[in-house]
Amino acid sequence: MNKVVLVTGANSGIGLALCERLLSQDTEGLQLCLACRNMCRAQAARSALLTSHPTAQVALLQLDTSSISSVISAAQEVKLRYNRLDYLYLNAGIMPNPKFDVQAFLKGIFSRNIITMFATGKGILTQKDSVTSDDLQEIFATNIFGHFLLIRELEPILCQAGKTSQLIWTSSSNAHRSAFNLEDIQHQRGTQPYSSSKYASDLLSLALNTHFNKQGLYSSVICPGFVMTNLTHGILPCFPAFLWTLLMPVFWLIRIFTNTFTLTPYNGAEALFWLFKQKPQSLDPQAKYHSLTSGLGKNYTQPRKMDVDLETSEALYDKLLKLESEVRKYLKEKQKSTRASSHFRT
Ligand SMILES: NC(=O)C1=CN([C@@H]2O[C@H](COP(=O)(O)OP(=O)(O)OC[C@H]3O[C@@H](n4cnc5c(N)ncnc54)[C@H](OP(=O)(O)O)[C@@H]3O)[C@@H](O)[C@H]2O)C=CC1
Ligand SMILES: CC(C)=CCC[C@@H](C)[C@H]1CC[C@H]2C3=C(CC[C@]12C)[C@@]1(C)CCC(=O)C[C@@H]1CC3
Repeated sequence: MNKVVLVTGANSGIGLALCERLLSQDTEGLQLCLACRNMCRAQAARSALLTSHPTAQVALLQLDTSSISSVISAAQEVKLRYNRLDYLYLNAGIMPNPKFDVQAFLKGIFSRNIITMFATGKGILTQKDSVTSDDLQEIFATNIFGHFLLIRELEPILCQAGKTSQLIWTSSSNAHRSAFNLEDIQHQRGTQPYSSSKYASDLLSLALNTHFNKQGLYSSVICPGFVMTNLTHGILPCFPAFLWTLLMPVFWLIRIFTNTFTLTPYNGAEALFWLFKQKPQSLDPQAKYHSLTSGLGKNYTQPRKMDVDLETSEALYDKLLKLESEVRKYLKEKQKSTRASSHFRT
């Protein structure tokens, strides 16, 4: 039986690099499913993968993690297509409208915090969030809640007797407890919705382990380091892509001091790939697995304790369950009203 691997946000960056790495190690024994919001970009990614691995099984799935109805129909489709799901990579993520604080950056360069600043981006980035058509904060909906709903919908194939399945979250070193507030889990009020959403994924992973390990479902969190992708190119919009490339020698230099500058999607996917090869029972639920690249360009994975606790993770889990039931109620009402309006039209 081939293992089934589903990757969200698989058409570019770290997600696509992970797919490439998975196929390079095992073309025959895998059924890879690329879950993407844009099917043209998904097709292009599939073609690229099949060019280097012509015999691979690569399927596409339409999934917009920011949309409740899209997540629910994608999950239905997965359950129809597959009777097992061995790995679910929760990788799709956004950081829209980033604002880079040049002054704080320059101050940081001449401070003791320079390494932390380069490793985490702490103190130099804020974002402006928006609201989805489901009335959720967009970054929260995309990075965490859509994924939570997906897991809940896929429970029947993720938790099967006698089998283990793995959930693997692409979190970030930018996840900070200080950006997260249990009273405002969607981060409606602050200026760091990205950091808050990533910290929420760290907490949620811990809670999922508490609730599902007995049923053979394990959750882990990774940090890819700083990788040049569409997401990071958006940070300095005045900088075209080629200028980022020109900065590469500077980044290689910085890498000598902080091995978190993984820079390429291939390197960033190191911990995602490493986890694929691990026994889930051997992993630490309180660790974040970091993709790191040494000054000489060698990739490795290192676990580091997360700043999370069971009590807060449980509290977040309860809030997500509550929001889930509200959202399902809202969806039912929306479907009822669309049915009614189409009835009147006919
Ligand atoms: N690059 C970095 O330095 C770091 C990245 N990360 C995380 O890594 C993950 C991958 O990002 P990265 O590869 O860098 O950036 P990319 O922008 O290249 O990849 C993000 C992927 O997520 C997809 N996506 C975005 N929104 C949605 C949505 N609503 N529904 C479905 N898919 C969606 C994108 O699709 P589309 O092409 O259609 O936009 C894209 O395929 C993210 O979770 C990010 O937060 C974490 C730490 C550092
Ligand atoms: C020389 C020069 C122009 C440096 C600019 C560096 C910054 C733009 C980067 C330094 C550390 C980076 C970083 C991220 C974004 C870009 C930096 C701030 C992230 C916040 C991107 C998203 C994440 O999830 C974590 C990254 C941490 C490091």
